[in-house]
This record gives sequence, structure tokens and C-alpha cells, in this order.
Amino acid sequence: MGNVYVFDHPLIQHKLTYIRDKNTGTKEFRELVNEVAMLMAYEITRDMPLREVEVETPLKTAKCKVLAGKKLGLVPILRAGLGMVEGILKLIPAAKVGHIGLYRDPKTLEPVHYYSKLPTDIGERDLIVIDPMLATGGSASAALGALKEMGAKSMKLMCLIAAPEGVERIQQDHPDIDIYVAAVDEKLDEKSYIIPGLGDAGDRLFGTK
Ligand SMILES: O=P(O)(O)OC[C@H]1O[C@H](OP(=O)(O)OP(=O)(O)O)[C@H](O)[C@@H]1O
Ligand SMILES: O=c1cc[nH]c(=O)[nH]1
Ligand SMILES: [Mg+2]
Repeated sequence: MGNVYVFDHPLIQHKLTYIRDKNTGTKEFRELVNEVAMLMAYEITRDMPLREVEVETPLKTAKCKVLAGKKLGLVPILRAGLGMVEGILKLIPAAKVGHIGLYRDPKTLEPVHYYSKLPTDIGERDLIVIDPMLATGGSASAALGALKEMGAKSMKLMCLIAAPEGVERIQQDHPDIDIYVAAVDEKLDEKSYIIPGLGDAGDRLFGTK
């Protein structure tokens, strides 16, 4: 079964508090989401392989390390996942970005897959699938399933806030996938919003409500 990693770094937790606050406006919300995404990416990329190189300092030859050039890919789940991409690209500017469009039908709560455009070599890349909210887990599960069908072999799921129900769903449907979050909240409400959560991530990012 996949592991769940909760990032308790003080900077992540501090910023998440202001992301949750209903009085945080669109501009600040966007900035904070990107900042937390960047900090989470820093933690997630801990296992990136390095290779040794030699470099001439002004004084001596030094044996040093550089990234081994493993291919990465970011896959934001539209729309809200877009809000985390810029922050991650600040750390990993060469990463390719694929897009997968899914929304949760407000009546049935079922995910509707409406778009995808991925790098042609997704099978060779380590993918980070990004969505701020893991609520029922339906959208992320469908996204991971669709990506596997399209050839993805190595994926991590990165979310800001998860509900226990969403974590369970991913562990059941995709036991091979590790989940990285800033918080696992209490529960879902009757409309399957995460409680306490942060409200509707897409609407808060894009100012649509
Ligand atoms: O775990 P689930 O129950 O599937 O819910 C989570 C999904 O809901 C939100 O997207 P939404 O449907 O609001 O689309 P949007 O990003 O376009 O606003 C969120 O960004 C997730 O993709
Ligand atoms: O709490 C929730 C649940 C699903 N989608 C959101 O944006 N927020
Ligand atoms: Mg939304």
C-alpha cells in the first residue's frame, strides 16, 4: 500500500493556516499556494539521484554532485492544480508539464475527464500529479488511472489538504502511489467538501465565486 507523508515543516504549516483563512484574498491565496507547493516540492525531491562531477574552484579540483538528469514531469489536475505549478517550477524549471482536466460533477460527485495533453515520453518520467484538494479521491483516482492507461509508470500524488476518505480511496484504487500532503483534515461534509479544509480551491485561486 502507498505511504502517506504529511509535511509538518513549520513554514508549510504557517502558510497553510493563511491559505485556509476565509479572509485571505485571491492574490495572497495564489501566492501562498505557490509558496507551499515550492516547499513541498523541495521535500518531495529529496530522493532525486545525483551523479559525481569534478569542478575547478579558484583553488583546487573538487569532487561535487549534480542532478543525474532523471526526467521529471508535473501533471496538474485542472483547474485547481494549476495554482501549484509555478511554485514548483521555481525549483525545477526544466520539468515538463502535462495537463489533465477533470472536474467533479457537483450533483453526482463523479469526476468528468474533459482534457489531457501530456509529454509523449510520460512512461520514462517520474511524474508528480498535483491537486490542492483530495476530497472523495474520485478526481485524483481517475487522473492516476487515466495516466496509467496513457503509459505513466512512476507517479507521486501531491495535495495540500486531504480528507481521510480521499486517502483511503487512493490507497484502495492505486496501492502503488505514495501521497504527499500538508494536512489530513477531519472529514467530508454532506456536499463532500473537506472540513475544515479551505473551501473551493479552484474558485479561490481564480476568483470565480
Ligand atoms: O476528491 P474529489 O472529491 O474528486 O474532489 C477534489 C476535486 O475537486 C476540485 O476540483 P473541481 O471539481 O472543483 O474542479 P476545478 O479545479 O475546475 O474547480 C479539486 O481541485 C479536486 O480536483
Ligand atoms: O473541499 C473541497 C473539496 C473538493 N474541492 C475543493 O476545492 N474543495
Ligand atoms: Mg472547484
